[in-house]
Order: sequence, then C-alpha cells, then structure tokens
Amino acid sequence: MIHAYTAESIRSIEQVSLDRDGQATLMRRAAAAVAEQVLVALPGPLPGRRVVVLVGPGNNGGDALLAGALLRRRGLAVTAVLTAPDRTHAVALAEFRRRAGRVLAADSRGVAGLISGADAIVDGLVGLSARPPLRSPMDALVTAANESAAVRVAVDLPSGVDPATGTVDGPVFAADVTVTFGAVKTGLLVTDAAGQLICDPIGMDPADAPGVGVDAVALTEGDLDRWLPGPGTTDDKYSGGLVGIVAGSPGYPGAAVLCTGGAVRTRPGMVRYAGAQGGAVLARWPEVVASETPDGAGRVQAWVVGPGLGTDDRAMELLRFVLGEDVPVLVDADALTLLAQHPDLLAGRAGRPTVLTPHEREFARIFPEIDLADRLRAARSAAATSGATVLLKGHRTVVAAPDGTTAVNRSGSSWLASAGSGDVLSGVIGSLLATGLEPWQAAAAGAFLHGRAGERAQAAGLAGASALWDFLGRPAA
Ligand SMILES: NC(=O)C1=CN([C@@H]2O[C@H](COP(=O)(O)OP(=O)(O)OC[C@H]3O[C@@H](n4cnc5c(N)ncnc54)[C@H](O)[C@@H]3O)[C@@H](O)[C@H]2O)[C@@H](O)CC1
Ligand SMILES: Nc1ncnc2c1ncn2[C@@H]1O[C@H](COP(=O)(O)OP(=O)(O)O)[C@@H](O)[C@H]1O
Ligand SMILES: [K+]
Repeated sequence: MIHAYTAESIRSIEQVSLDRDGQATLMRRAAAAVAEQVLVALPGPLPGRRVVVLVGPGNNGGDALLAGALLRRRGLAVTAVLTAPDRTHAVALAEFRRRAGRVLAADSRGVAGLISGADAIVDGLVGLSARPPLRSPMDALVTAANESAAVRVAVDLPSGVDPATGTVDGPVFAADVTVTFGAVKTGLLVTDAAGQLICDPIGMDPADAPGVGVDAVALTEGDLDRWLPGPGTTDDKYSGGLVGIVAGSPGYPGAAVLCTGGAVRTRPGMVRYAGAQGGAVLARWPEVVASETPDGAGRVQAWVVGPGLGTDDRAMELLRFVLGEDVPVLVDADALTLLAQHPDLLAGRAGRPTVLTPHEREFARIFPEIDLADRLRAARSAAATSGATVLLKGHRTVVAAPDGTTAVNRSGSSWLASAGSGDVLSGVIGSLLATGLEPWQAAAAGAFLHGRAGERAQAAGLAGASALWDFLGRPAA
C-alpha cells in the first residue's frame, strides 16, 4: 500500500531529517536519485547526450541543479535554464558551474531550440511550495517541454500540479518519471501528470515525525493478497460471501448480465440475482440463483442496486426495499438518480454501511452543492455529509469513507471509459462487500481489480465491458 501525506505533514517529516542530517546532505541524496533516473531513462552511450534542467527559485531548483552537476560528471551536455537568476539556489548553482554546466536565463535566445532538441528535460521549477497556476516564464517552459520529444523527469512533483490536491490549473509538466522525496504527496496519487512514480526516502521516515498521519492510500497487489485470501479448506459457498444483485429492466437487460458477471468472476461464493432479467442472466451465468424480486431472494450479505434498473415506480419500490435491509448496500447508476430525487432514503440508513458509486454527472445530481474541481475534497465532503462511502469514478477513481479514510485508485486504462464498464464495477464491489470487508476496503479493492482488468484486457487487444470479466481473477503465477 502506498501511503500519501499532506504537504504540511511532509514538511514535519522533513524537519526531523533536516535537524539530524542537514539540508546539504538531503539535497545531495535527492539530486543523486534524480540523476540516476535520468540515466535509466537514457539508454545507450551517455557522453554528449543533451539534458536541459529547468530551474526555479527554490530548493526544487537546487535539487535539479545538483542533479545536473552529477550528469555533467558522467559526460552529458547539461544546460540549466534559470527562471529567476538572482534567486537561484547559490550553492547548487556554484557546484553546477564548477562542473562546467552551461547556464542560461529563461528569456535568452535559443532556449526554445535547446528544449525541443533535448534528450532529457529535468523539471526543477517548483516542488512542495507550488501554488498553481504556473506564472511566466515557467508556464511557457513547461509548454515547450511537453512539445519536445525528450524524456521528462520531474523533481519531487511535476510543476503545475497542486501538491495537496493533485488539481491542475494551466500548463503542467507531463512527466514520464517523477522522483519524489521522503514520502508520497497526496497530489501525486491524484494527478496523471506524474508518470512512473518513484519515491526515494533520502533518509526521511514518516514514523520519525510525531503526530503525522496518513492522508490517503493507494492499493497495491500485496493488499489484495492480504485482504482477499483464496478460499480455505473449511470454506463453503456461504462463507465465500453471498451477494444479491438488483439490476436490469426490460430496456436494459445487458446491465444485469454485466453486473452479475462482475460479481461471479470476483468472489464466487454465491451470487443471487433478483429482477426482471433472470432469463438473460442465467443464460450467461448458470451458477447464479435467480428470483423475480429481492424479498423472495433469500439471505444475502450485501446488495447491489441500480445498473440498468430504470427510474420508474417499480425501480423505486426495489430501491426502497433494498435500502431497508440491514446488510451493506451499494447504490449505483439509475438508483443514484432516484436517490438524488429522494435524499430521505439515505438518511434512513444511518449506521448501516452504504456505498455510492457515482460518475461525475451522477455525483453532481446527488451533491449539487459540492464543487467537483478538487475530486479528493469532493468525495470526502460527500461521504461526510451523506454518511455513506463515496466512490467517485474517473481516470483516477477516489474512494472516501465518512470517517475521512481516503483511497485513490492507480490501476486502470482509458479503455475503461466504455458503456457498461461501471456495471461490472458495481458487481465486483458488491461481491467484496459480501465477504465482510469494510466498505472503503471493498470499494478500493474493487476499483483496483476493475482497473487492472482494464489493463489486462487492453494488453490482450480486447475492448468492451464484457471483456473485463475474464481478467478479474488473479493472473496465473
Ligand atoms: N527542505 C529541504 O531541506 C529539502 C527540500 N527539497 C526540495 O525542496 C523543494 C521545496 O523547496 P522550496 O520550499 O524552496 O520551494 P519550491 O522549490 O517548491 O518553490 C520555490 C518557489 O517557487 C515559487 N512558486 C510557487 N508556485 C509558483 C507558481 N505557480 N509559479 C511560479 N512560481 C511559483 C514560490 O515563490 C516558491 O517559494 C521540494 O519539493 C524538494 O524538491 C529536497 O532538496 C529535500 C530537502
Ligand atoms: N478515462 C478513463 N480512464 C480510466 N478509467 C475510466 C476513464 N473513464 C471512465 N473510467 C472508468 O470506467 C468506469 C465507467 O463507469 P460508468 O461511467 O458508470 O459507465 P457505465 O454506466 O456505462 O457502466 C468507471 O469505473 C470509471 O472509473
Ligand atoms: K518540479
């Protein structure tokens, strides 16, 4: 699991190391980590390869200059472009000059040509103190860097990204690799400008800083192994988790099949289907136990309600029944639209686990007063006001629990942006809820499995929501 921290917490963690090791040592370690990644990204003969280092007025620029000095020692041709020559980190600049690095001011002639002809560009414009949007001349340098064919390496975080929220306002350095120091900043989980994320401790340890807590997490493969061990010798179909699916309608039979398939392929204890599309569901998933209504379905440990359900009186009746049950309930798609019209339904579930899985348009319907510009804050605020765990879908899906626990999903592929892919997701999460995971764990693990299935389907050359089914299981070792 990746633990991420607020910028303020990172400062506290950093302070402990600064007091112990001193700034010069930390900077040297940071620079070595950056230089190493530039070398990794530039295979083949190194001497003569052209590197441009973009240098801002703070310590982020200092790290970049020292990395540039190390690259000079390896024989690369390094030019530093200074955005504020009179405020550049003096010690780092002296070291860079000592290694015969070339120095230019950002407004010098020829800077644009250097950037477009570079083999690698190192972004040391702004780091932890960044307050987007980037001002001139940083904005123009970043735009030029993004147009270059060079490999782009960001120091600590891509300039243009807000370290706390991951939001972007204006140009942002589109990094291939980001080398971050000490601990991951929350914004790095949310932004998709960071590319490959490498965290080098450079001697810092969050455990050293008293009172510093994790702000958000991102799951990794090992978390699934811990949270979702395979069935053991004493397990039976009931202990594997019983999930009930209320989905589909005469207009949308496919949603029932897609959602049920997500559940069957994730955690096959037992899947019950309750609704009008039992025939279509059984034709594809014979292992499912179907009934016409949820009250006749028998016992379940979690319900999923909504995909393709429609928004008529019948759908409303089904939603009311499910929300009245004492087990965890996941509300998706059409059921979210109904919920937006009848917010009292949710209030009635106080104390019983509920997961809402809106995309942005559905979110805006249920929580019209919450600004979606900062997705992390939006999901947290929706969870706190509704008392439900909120999974806000998107390229980086965010999960927030009412107590503030937050996860950001980093698996996935843009190919997931296809009709019906959300129906599969709700089935996946429903089956995990039925295993007894905490709602935020089920939502975060479901988003991870779903995203990974998207990556695997893409790698196999397959598109479409039903392609996800075959890739939800664990890859063969
Ligand atoms: N504190 C330390 O000892 C260490 C800091 N490190 C580096 O230092 C960085 C933080 O350094 P600083 O606190 O000096 O600040 P930065 O280097 O992040 O920012 C420098 C200055 O940029 C300006 N700025 C902010 N937003 C801007 C915008 N949108 N447009 C134009 N200018 C903008 C501000 O005046 C800010 O003070 C970290 O990200 C990391 O790279 C590392 O060297 C490790 C040790
Ligand atoms: N650009 C994207 N990159 C990665 N995942 C995406 C992207 N756009 C959407 N997704 C994911 O695809 C799924 C789409 O769900 P949803 O919008 O409910 O579609 P539908 O209702 O058609 O099933 C969500 O899991 C979402 O996070
Ligand atoms: K940077």
